[in-house]
Amino acid sequence: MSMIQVQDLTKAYGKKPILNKINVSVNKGSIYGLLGSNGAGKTTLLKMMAGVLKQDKGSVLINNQAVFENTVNKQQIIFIPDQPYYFPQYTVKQMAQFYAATYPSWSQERFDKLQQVLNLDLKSKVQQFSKGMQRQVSFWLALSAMPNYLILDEPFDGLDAVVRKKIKNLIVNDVAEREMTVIVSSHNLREVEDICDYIGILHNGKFLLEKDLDDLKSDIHKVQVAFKEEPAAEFYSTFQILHQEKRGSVYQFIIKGERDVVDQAFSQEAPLVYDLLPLTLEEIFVYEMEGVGYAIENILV
Ligand SMILES: Nc1ncnc2c1ncn2[C@@H]1O[C@H](COP(=O)(O)OP(=O)(O)OP(=O)(O)O)[C@@H](O)[C@H]1O
Repeated sequence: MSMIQVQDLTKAYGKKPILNKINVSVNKGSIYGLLGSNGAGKTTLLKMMAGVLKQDKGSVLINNQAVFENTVNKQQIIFIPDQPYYFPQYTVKQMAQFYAATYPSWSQERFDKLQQVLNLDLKSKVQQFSKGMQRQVSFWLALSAMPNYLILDEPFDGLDAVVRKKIKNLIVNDVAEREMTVIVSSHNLREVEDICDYIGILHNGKFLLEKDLDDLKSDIHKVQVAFKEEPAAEFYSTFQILHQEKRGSVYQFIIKGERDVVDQAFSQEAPLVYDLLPLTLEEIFVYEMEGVGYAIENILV
């Protein structure tokens, strides 16, 4: 079931078009990774999904209701912007009281438990924390509010590896245990590939590519093969070859198709060498994009 539905969403700042008829659906209890290079419009899209920025055209529905200025919906959504905001002079505890008053689903028990995980001082003023600690506080508050929807703009920037892992685990647990729905933006595939179920790449105001990662991983293979005799031309029409190289007598193919079909087709050619290897997600994206004629190196480095 799709819980967040974005239809024909269009936005310009002044005369500068940013998003052009964007469509996205995010299923309940899934994690959607929104990728794009700097300035692609990720923040703009997330703000409209969170209902804090109004679109020019099109719609954003959460639970079948328009999200902009919808207070009932907003109590179920938490948006963590790329620079979290805290009231000046507020301690963590005071911020928590503010969240508790704002979100009916707030869980004090969760808040207390997370203190043990994150180990930050309740009585410190949040604005005096380091950038990474402030980010941790934003997760602490957000996850204690038990939102149904969590919208995260470049959330892992400035977090060290240990904290990053902790936070990712907490998010994935909430998704598994209470079907929280998450949208997370990043300019780097590697940063989010371990938690996302879906990935969408935003470029020039449109989605270049939108993929279910499970399908992707199971459907693309790297094959290294040496033939005794070159196969007939028909052989290559059995599946889709995204890329091929030849070194000496060894071919390397990147092939799209079911593994069984690929294995069977090659075994009929009685190859001298045959290896079918998994691809990294990064490789999959590079080959997929090659297929549609775009370069996306900047979000893969
Ligand atoms: N308030 C604004 N007024 C005018 N232009 C804006 C405004 N906010 C963003 N833009 C422009 O819209 C484009 C998209 O910006 P946005 O912040 O959505 O991109 P992004 O994908 O989040 O980028 P980054 O990865 O750098 O954060 C940029 O060209 C930016 O200059």
